Amino acid sequence: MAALATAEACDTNTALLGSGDLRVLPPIFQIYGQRRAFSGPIVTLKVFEDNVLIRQLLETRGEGRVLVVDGGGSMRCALVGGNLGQLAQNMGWAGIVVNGCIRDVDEVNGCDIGVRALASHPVKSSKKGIGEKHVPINIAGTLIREGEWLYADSDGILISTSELSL
Ligand SMILES: O=C([O-])CC(=O)C(=O)O
Repeated sequence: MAALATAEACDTNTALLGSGDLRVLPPIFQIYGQRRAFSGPIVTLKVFEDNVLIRQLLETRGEGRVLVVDGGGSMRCALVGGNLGQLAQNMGWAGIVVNGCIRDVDEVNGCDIGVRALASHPVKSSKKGIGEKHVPINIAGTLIREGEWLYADSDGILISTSELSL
């Protein structure tokens, strides 16, 4: 299946860009994982330096969805590592976008999912289970709601209110 190219989508959907129904995440993310291009309906999660709820969601069937985690941009620990990357792959998630850090980069890069994160950090997160699932989140000024669509490739990451056609 051909992936939707984000640059082409921006060229052909200027009205949606203008109305805000199509948004571009600021270019602050590093590219990890086997899939350089991925897309799917969004599942949202808001946490801070605690990844228990990330594991809970990744333990459910992904069905081609993308988990978007607002980790508050923390640079003090990693929210996703090799185990969660493997879990996401096994459960059929298309990808994970983390406004925060990941670790076990070599393992994550071997997983058949797409991953975006701000950076890598060797320290694990806390395990208290605090956070909010399926709530609207704001990543670097971009509002993201559960059920919206995410399109990522080498050029960037798009958030769309509805599914885009190729
Ligand atoms: O368990 C964690 O905190 C994250 C991690 O290292 C992994 O997913 O392997």
